[in-house]
Amino acid sequence: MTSRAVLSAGSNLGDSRARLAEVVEALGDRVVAVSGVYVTAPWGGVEQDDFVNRTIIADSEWSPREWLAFCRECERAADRVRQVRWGPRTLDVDVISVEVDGAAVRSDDPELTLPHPRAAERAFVLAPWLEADPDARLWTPGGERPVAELLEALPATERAGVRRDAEQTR
Ligand SMILES: Nc1ncnc2c1ncn2[C@@H]1O[C@H](COP(=O)(O)OP(=O)(O)OP(=O)(O)O)[C@@H](O)[C@H]1O
Ligand SMILES: Nc1nc2c(c(=O)[nH]1)N=C(CO)CN2
Repeated sequence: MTSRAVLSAGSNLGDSRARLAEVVEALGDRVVAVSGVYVTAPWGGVEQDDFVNRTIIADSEWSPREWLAFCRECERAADRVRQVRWGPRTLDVDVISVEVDGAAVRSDDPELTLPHPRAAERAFVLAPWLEADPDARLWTPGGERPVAELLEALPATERAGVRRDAEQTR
């Protein structure tokens, strides 16, 4: 069984770039592709500092729940404290999608909804994902759509808030 996950990592508190690099490092040779670093305007209406975001594609034999557990463990290691919804954080790692043996997993479980229900609205997820996989596709309520098309469909202001950082770290 091969399980491929798309993970979105974001941070806007502390040494954000280091926190994102640690997620990539923790995945080790499971990493298939990883975007560069994006500096992104805060999404969700809370006034706060810009985030840095990266999208990571990785393979393992983990179940969807085990991918979520991995994300939680990364957040715990970064001393993430849950405060304001969509507010500042040292590290947020979301499971955007999981494919098991090539088939997209779909779930409406509130503990792990797949694909991530807000991914299609978030340029900070779609832009780095597209860099990591130009052929990426995502299930939406309207069917399976190319990520490139979903990104194009977002308001120009949303897309303008997402900038690829020149400095690339691994
Ligand atoms: N695909 C998913 N990836 C990560 N968490 C998920 C997913 N689907 C459901 N959840 C649940 O969402 C809950 C809240 O997660 P979290 O605190 O990271 O939310 P958030 O990052 O503030 O907001 P958002 O979910 O909009 O990104 C977690 O308890 C988790 O179980
Ligand atoms: N740009 C950006 N905005 C956010 C982010 C994030 O990672 N990037 N994460 C949030 C928490 O869910 C809320 N808002």
